[in-house]
Amino acid sequence: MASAHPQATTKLGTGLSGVSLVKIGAGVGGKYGMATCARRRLWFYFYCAPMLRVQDDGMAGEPQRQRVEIITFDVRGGRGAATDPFKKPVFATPTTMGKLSFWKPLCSSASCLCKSKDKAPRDVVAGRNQSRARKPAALPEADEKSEVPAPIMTTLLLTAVAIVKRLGLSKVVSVGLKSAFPNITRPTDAQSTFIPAIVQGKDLILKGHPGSGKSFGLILALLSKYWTPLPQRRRSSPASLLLVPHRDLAYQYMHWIERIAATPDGLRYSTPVAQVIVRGSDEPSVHISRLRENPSNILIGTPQAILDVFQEDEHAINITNFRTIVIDEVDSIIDFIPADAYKARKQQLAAKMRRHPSAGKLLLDRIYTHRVGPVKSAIANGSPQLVACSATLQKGLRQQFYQNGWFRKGSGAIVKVWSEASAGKSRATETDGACAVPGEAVQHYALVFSEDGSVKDVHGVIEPKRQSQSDEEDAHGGRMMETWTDSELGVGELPEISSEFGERYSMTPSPFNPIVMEGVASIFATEVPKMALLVLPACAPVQRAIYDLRMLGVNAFGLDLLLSTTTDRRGAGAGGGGEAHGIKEEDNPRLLISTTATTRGLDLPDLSHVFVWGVGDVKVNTNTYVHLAGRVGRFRGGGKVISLLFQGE
Ligand SMILES: Nc1ncnc2c1ncn2[C@@H]1O[C@H](COP(=O)(O)OP(=O)(O)OP(=O)(O)O)[C@@H](O)[C@H]1O
Repeated sequence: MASAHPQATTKLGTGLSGVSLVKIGAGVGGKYGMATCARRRLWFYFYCAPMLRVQDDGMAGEPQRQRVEIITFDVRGGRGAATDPFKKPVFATPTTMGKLSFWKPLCSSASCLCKSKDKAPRDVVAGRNQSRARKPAALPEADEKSEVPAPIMTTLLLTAVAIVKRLGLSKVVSVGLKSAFPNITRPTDAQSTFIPAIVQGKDLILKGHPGSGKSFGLILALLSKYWTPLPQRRRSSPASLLLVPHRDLAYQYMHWIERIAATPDGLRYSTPVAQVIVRGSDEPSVHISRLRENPSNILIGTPQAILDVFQEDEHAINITNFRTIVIDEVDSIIDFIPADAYKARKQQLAAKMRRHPSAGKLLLDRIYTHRVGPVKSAIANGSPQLVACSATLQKGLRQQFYQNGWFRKGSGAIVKVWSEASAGKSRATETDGACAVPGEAVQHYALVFSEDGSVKDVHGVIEPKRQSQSDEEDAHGGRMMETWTDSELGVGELPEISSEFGERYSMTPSPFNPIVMEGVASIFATEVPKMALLVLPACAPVQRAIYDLRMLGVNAFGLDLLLSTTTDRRGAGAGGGGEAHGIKEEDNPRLLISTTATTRGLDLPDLSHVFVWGVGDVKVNTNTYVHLAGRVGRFRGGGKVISLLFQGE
């Protein structure tokens, strides 16, 4: 059968007494396709998915056999089409699907259904009064914009494999998860507690070790609650808001969502799954027009960027439509008074917070006016569910949530999930049904560089391999003596530094200590297999650091997921191996440069080393260190965290 549909690529079988089977494309977790019965002029749209064993924990196991769901069928010609889905799925292997015996009963049932519903003219169903030679109507032409032949393809996605009882994940999310992240087969112990709580609409405080799957679980829960690929009634405003501290984390979430809710090529959901609102991407007016034209299910943004939108147009986002508010890395979004601070310090901080409330606080006060204000009870209970999450959720911050009236009142109103198991260990065992997070231990070093070029690990925990490197350094007066010339480096050829900057930097002294820079360069050269991260203090000039490191021969880049996801969206991230969030995999190891303000929560699976520069700075406190160090030792294994200090700091 010659197909008019652009996606109809492979003909699987034909001539089975008029039944032609045309594969259309790969969908979420399986294949969807179309079969036509020329004689009866029937079109079947089916979804064909591997059967996934549903485990006790509700996650999908390994595929067993194939399940075919006839989603819908049409009778073509005459006065239009009759459509009615079969109630039960049928099971088949690809071989049986190619046999007439499989299609025959379906054709008969389809004809009966049409007759009983009397939706199609008799002659069309039976084909008696029609010319037998008449061919089935051509497949619908794809409209250039939607590329969706009717809402059928989206229906196909919805009816994919059934899994997931206990976690409360929706079918489509389970299937999307299995397809996009095949390595993720079980929830962690924390996920198996907090995902159901979110799905059930409870307020939640979530604290867990970096890399223990909090963010990933949050997105599964939000998608399960608010995303359906079926055409929906047009939303007036997004149903959920996910607040993040910086734009790269917003893009990381978006990247995960795009992978889980991936549409087959050319399809587009009638309602966008998510929209990102961060500063530095588009103007507020652009965000507003997107919100007006076709609001997404999930809004992801930084508090300041969302406030910018409100400032431009107060009605751009209808906050009464929000059903769930999630705040990731909450302690960097909401200011709080540490519970153990001295009284005078507490008063000082309280005064500061009154004078300059954080964007996060202003936004939450606006959303939770009902809980905050004098009118409580019924309205308050109707206000959106609130989920606060961080690896370092301190007592003072939790108190702040209660004091500000953002959380629901009443005992047992808040679910608290504490997962203190490190990414390298899990309290859960395999038999718990929860995932034991594999991982080697993370090694921590604090290297002190001196004016004379010597370097010491303050704990004296230097590995034998690194010891020999130190020996080599000593032989050269304590420093790697290798030097590079500008022409060998070809700084101008590297993408991120414009010649204007290059020229300027070459004329001005660097704010970075050259001895420490060289130390980073030599450790990077000898130890890093794929990717390392250098975290600078919040206000440090990243571009200058990139320039300095490139002058030392390091393949250095700014960590910018916005840039990498927009230029290359083929990233694999967790479970997919290889690339993460569109950061291209390449043979040459790379050193990503970020600041303490833009590093929290990021998941970079290829990362083996984190260099932290600025631990001497008071701003890198214990909590910040936990977050920075937490970029390694996640699900993917161990890693090294190397704090860089200069003597006297
Ligand atoms: N159940 C699971 N099984 C295997 N891998 C998982 C599972 N859940 C999440 N992951 C993977 O673990 C990695 C870390 O997840 P995530 O970023 O959600 O951790 P986190 O706890 O939010 O970390 P942080 O505190 O740094 O934000 C990701 O690559 C994610 O895909």
